[in-house]
Amino acid sequence: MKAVHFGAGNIGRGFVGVLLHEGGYEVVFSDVAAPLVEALNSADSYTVREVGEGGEDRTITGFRALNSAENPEAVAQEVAEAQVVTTAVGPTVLKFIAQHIMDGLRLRSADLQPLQIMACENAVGATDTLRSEMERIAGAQWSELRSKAVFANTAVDRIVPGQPAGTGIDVTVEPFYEWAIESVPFGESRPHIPGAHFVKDLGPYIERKLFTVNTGHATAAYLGSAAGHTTIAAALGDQQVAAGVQAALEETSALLVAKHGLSVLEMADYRETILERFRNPSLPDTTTRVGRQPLRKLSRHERFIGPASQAAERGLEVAGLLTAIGAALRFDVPEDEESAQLKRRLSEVASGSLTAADFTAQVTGLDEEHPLFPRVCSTVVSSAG
Ligand SMILES: NC(=O)c1ccc[n+]([C@@H]2O[C@H](COP(=O)([O-])OP(=O)(O)OC[C@H]3O[C@@H](n4cnc5c(N)ncnc54)[C@H](O)[C@@H]3O)[C@@H](O)[C@H]2O)c1
Ligand SMILES: O=P(O)(O)OC[C@@H](O)[C@@H](O)[C@H](O)[C@H](O)CO
Repeated sequence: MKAVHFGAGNIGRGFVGVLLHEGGYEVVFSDVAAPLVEALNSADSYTVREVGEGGEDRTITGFRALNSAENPEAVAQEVAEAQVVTTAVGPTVLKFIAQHIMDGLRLRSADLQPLQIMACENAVGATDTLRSEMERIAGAQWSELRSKAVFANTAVDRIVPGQPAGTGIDVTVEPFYEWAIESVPFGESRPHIPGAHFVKDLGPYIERKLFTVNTGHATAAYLGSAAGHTTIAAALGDQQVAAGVQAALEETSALLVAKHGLSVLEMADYRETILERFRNPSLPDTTTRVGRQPLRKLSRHERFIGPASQAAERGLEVAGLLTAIGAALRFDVPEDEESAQLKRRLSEVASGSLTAADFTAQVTGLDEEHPLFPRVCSTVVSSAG
């Protein structure tokens, strides 16, 4: 069995690749970083080092790598013959991956079982986004190609920090992991991934994950960074930051309880487990990594505006989330392109060349009529001033 995995970065090598390997797949990594592709091809194995309580070292073998920028034809050929395709490249990169998968489907024999495609990104409906991009590229050809693939959304959870320079292709990760996959699209022929669990309705899983793990993580990163902390563990050690994270998460939990019928107690346990994971002193995770791409994180269906908008629609509390949004607006990391762009646009608000309302609409995608809009707009005004 063969799986083609796009994105041989932290979560690709440290999680998705591991579970595919343990499921018996040969993993063909596809990436655009030439040194990484070379390093993978010159090694027979790499080590995934789980740090923290209960952690073990795992040795991963049975992989190869291809450079999709230099050798797209070879990537298409691998896709044509594979059973599974996964991605972990970042939601904004999916549109580039779509072309490679389409090229593979064109070469794929109609006699093979449909290719099983799963995007493993932090976003609601990432696989749907990938499929839409593929449909757009295929145009009229889609009707003849669509039967060659099945698409399932997933929710992946494991904290994999940036890896220090000089550690090669080995990856340091936390021991915890969870991979929930929509079951219905596969019928009786699910991919063989014993480490994952298949669920009928992914909605509650992805929202619980994104609006708790990722909302809490990003809140710790933005409040922590504003307080001068460089690591997530240190940020959580700061009582004011911890209180800010707690406040935001109590609000997202209230939404998840109201929307998905999750129990209050279950959510309290889930939050506690997550905070314990964030505090893992052996995990060298930084506020810069966790806060990366603040414009993406402030967009309409993401970890702040997503839950805050739904909470506001239900008349639930959002003050903690607004504080986190304020800190996100002030996230100042010059080497992060989105942070630099955010800073430039906020300075336009300060100088009066952009209105706070236009800024709010453009960055968050909220409608002016939405009940959350005026509150985010005031947060923008205070952050710009
Ligand atoms: N790191 C985590 O803790 C974690 C956990 C769960 C989900 N995720 C999600 O997984 C995705 C990847 O995150 P990451 O932390 O591994 O990032 P990363 O930067 O470590 O890895 C991304 C990889 O994608 C490659 N890439 C970029 N453009 C590409 C292209 N056009 N074709 C092929 N490869 C390309 C990069 O070279 C890089 O190796 C994101 O959506 C992230 O939200 C990350
Ligand atoms: O990957 P991002 O930028 O969407 O979010 C940063 C972190 O919160 C994220 O990578 C977590 O470590 C991960 O989602 C844990 O499962």
